[in-house]
Amino acid sequence: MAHDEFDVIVIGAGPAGENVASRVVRGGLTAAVVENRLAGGECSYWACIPSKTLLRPLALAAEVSRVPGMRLAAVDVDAVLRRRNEAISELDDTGQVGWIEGLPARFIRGWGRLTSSRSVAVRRPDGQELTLSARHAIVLATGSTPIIPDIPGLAAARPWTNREITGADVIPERLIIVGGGAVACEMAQAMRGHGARQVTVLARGSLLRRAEPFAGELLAETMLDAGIDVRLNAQVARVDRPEPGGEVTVHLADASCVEANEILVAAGRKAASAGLGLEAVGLTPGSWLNVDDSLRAVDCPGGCLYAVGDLNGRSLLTHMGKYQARVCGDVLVARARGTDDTALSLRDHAHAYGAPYVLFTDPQVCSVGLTEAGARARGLRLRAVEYDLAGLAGTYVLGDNVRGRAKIVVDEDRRVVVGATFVGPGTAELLHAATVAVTSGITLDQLWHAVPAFPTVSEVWLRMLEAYGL
Ligand SMILES: Cc1cc2nc3c(=O)[nH]c(=O)nc-3n(C[C@H](O)[C@H](O)[C@H](O)COP(=O)(O)OP(=O)(O)OC[C@H]3O[C@@H](n4cnc5c(N)ncnc54)[C@H](O)[C@@H]3O)c2cc1C
Ligand SMILES: NC(=O)c1ccc[n+]([C@@H]2O[C@H](COP(=O)([O-])OP(=O)(O)OC[C@H]3O[C@@H](n4cnc5c(N)ncnc54)[C@H](O)[C@@H]3O)[C@@H](O)[C@H]2O)c1
Repeated sequence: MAHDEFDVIVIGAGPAGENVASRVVRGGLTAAVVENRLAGGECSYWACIPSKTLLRPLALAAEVSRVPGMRLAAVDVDAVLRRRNEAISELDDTGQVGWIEGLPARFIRGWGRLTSSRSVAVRRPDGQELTLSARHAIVLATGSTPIIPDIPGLAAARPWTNREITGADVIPERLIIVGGGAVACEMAQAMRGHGARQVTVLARGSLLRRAEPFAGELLAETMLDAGIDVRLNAQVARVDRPEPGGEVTVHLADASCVEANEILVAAGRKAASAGLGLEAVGLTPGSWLNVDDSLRAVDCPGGCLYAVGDLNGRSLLTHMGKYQARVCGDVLVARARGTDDTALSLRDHAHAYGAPYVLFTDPQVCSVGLTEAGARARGLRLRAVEYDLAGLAGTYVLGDNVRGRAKIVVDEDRRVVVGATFVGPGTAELLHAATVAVTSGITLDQLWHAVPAFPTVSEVWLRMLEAYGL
């Protein structure tokens, strides 16, 4: 049995794990990265990258369709799928492994398991076991896995998850989607746009329940217009699939049923913490790993266990996992050197503001900070202002019949923006200005002097400030 020692051991080479390794090596520490599947994680192969390459041509086609005089040839689905395959490097992680080794850090393929708060056993693909020990810290970055709701017949039907849908080589002709969140909406539009004849979305409540209500409403309207059968408040009672991979029937609580040749479950995620040896450090597998703002596991004696990315449940988003990784890596360097580890950059503050996110649907749904309901729940004295994007010259220039809406939530006591939501085509690029406003605490009176250019959609900021009373 081989034995190696490193300053920091990272388990999981998704975007979060890779970035911890990069930061600690930059700070002069040694690192090992343990990965069971592919370096690059879920994001690179079965989530962000393939889903966005499937959606991009559809967004472009929608843009073109709104400009009179423009016509796009039919989307070549085979070419789109080939580009998707290229984007996921044909499921080959040689490039990412090379990047990790070039840091330089040691890349070890295998299943990592804690054996104590400073040691990890790695089961290599050839069955050999390797023991690693950490001088300073172990960072868990094992991500999340899809929840399969406990619905009779669902697990037995072997439903698709994000893996199969983002990697599909053939677009299912008739598809049922269980869920009404980010994956359900993006993939419903992707599959319908690439030729699925029937797509049925079964959402337990409204679409995008954590967003401002108008986001789900506008998205549902566009999906219905595109021929997607969106059923809100749907209660799935039972799933039947007599033949593996064959026709599937979903029975709803109202006694109706839907038939299709494939079913996708997009009903949220759970922590990927099973088989990780959490018992060895007194933690219980299954729940999100509770961390403090330095990303250190709070309930683990010894204080040298950290968790970044999806696994800690703070924000299930790549950019937030990478941000946590930068904070965590720099904290580890400071703590290893025994220098001050309390600087502003050495804590996760973004989580408390509310993570920025963009759904690459048509219309895009972009948000940062608190929703009005979220701000109310925190007891803030607030005022919210909304504006219809159709009223802007910048929107008119983009094309006809652009549907969209923006909203800011203002903390009245501090006169600062604590939340912003933009729904509309191309609004993704409006989001970062909102993120800067929310995190910097700039007052509305200062924002008034940030003059948006004419004729851009950014003028929505001006209109919302005017609607507020400036
Ligand atoms: C369909 C879909 C689309 C998405 N689109 C976006 C998007 O557009 N933008 C965005 O910001 N987010 C998006 N997300 C979310 C994003 O994919 C995740 O937030 C991100 O992948 C989390 O990164 P991570 O490093 O924490 O975990 P992961 O990417 O899940 O990586 C964890 C890694 O750990 C490995 N691992 C697990 N256990 C072990 C073990 N015991 N030993 C060794 N290795 C192990 C896994 O094999 C995996 O490679 C999307 C998610 C889905 C499902
Ligand atoms: N563009 C992006 O940034 C992007 C895209 C996709 C996914 N993601 C990330 O991935 C995470 C996971 O996405 P997701 O869509 O799986 O989860 P989600 O939490 O966004 O949505 C899950 C949805 O499923 C519904 N649901 C749960 N059980 C159900 C049931 N039995 N019947 C019907 N509906 C049910 C919930 O009400 C909810 O609307 C997201 O939280 C997001 O952070 C991000």
